[in-house]
Amino acid sequence: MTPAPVRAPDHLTLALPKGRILEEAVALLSLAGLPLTLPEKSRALRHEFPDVGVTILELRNQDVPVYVDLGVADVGIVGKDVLIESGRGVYEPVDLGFARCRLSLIREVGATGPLVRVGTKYPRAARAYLSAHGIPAEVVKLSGNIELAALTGLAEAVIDLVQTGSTLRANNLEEVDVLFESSARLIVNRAALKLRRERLRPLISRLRELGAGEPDRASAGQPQTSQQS
Ligand SMILES: Nc1ncnc2c1ncn2[C@@H]1O[C@H](COP(=O)(O)OP(=O)(O)OP(=O)(O)O)[C@@H](O)[C@H]1O
Ligand SMILES: O=P(O)(O)OC[C@H]1O[C@H](OP(=O)(O)OP(=O)(O)O)[C@H](O)[C@@H]1O
Repeated sequence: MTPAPVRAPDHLTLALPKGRILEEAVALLSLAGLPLTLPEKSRALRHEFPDVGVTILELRNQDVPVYVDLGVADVGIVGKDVLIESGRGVYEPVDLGFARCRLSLIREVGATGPLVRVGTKYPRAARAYLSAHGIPAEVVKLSGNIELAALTGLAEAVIDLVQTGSTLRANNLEEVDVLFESSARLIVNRAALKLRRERLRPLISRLRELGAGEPDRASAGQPQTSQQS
């Protein structure tokens, strides 16, 4: 195995997800004192910014928490939904206030009857929710266009993200319950926080000023349901 490269204590490795979070994350980091840009069309997965002392790793959302938890990246930006689903206990100092949405239980409008199968991209959160409500449904892990499962009879309900509600309206679906609210979070490796504190402390402070501030401690951690709160 190739040994991990030794990085200078003033160098930062950032784990950022491609997709809808990337552009706003880079813009926010630039406002916070790290002048970064990403090439528009490139297959490169690792972007070096020697003048800023930063490396960006471009990842799938679901992989951001593990890169930060295992210390390959010092810092990451990821949705609270993905962070909860990862089960990783990384330090989460800033609610960045964008990519706001909620994870909800969704059914066809007017549907009644027991839940036998529930389709979702979030099996951990789904199992926690169903178990807290004493619902013995099977959780079916899906990868995208989750709402189709409720439309086709694959499942009696789905657990998926809602933002504007337009996907629900376009498919005759309704929100039955909200598991939790989500927004983009800054996450930090705990060892890096000590080793690279000269760079991380000012970054965290500036992002707190720019974003929504510290995460609500009551909603941090495990999935909650609107019925519990
Ligand atoms: N409709 C939405 N409105 C606002 N925020 C959203 C919406 N959908 C998802 N998000 C948030 O943005 C994050 C990234 O979403 P995105 O659509 O880029 O990833 P994805 O396609 O679900 O994931 P991947 O491609 O990595 O499997 C989600 O984890 C969630 O926190
Ligand atoms: O309430 P709305 O504003 O309609 O947003 C909700 C939709 O956005 C996300 O899907 P996305 O577009 O990321 O596609 P995906 O299902 O492939 O993840 C989510 O999975 C919902 O389907």
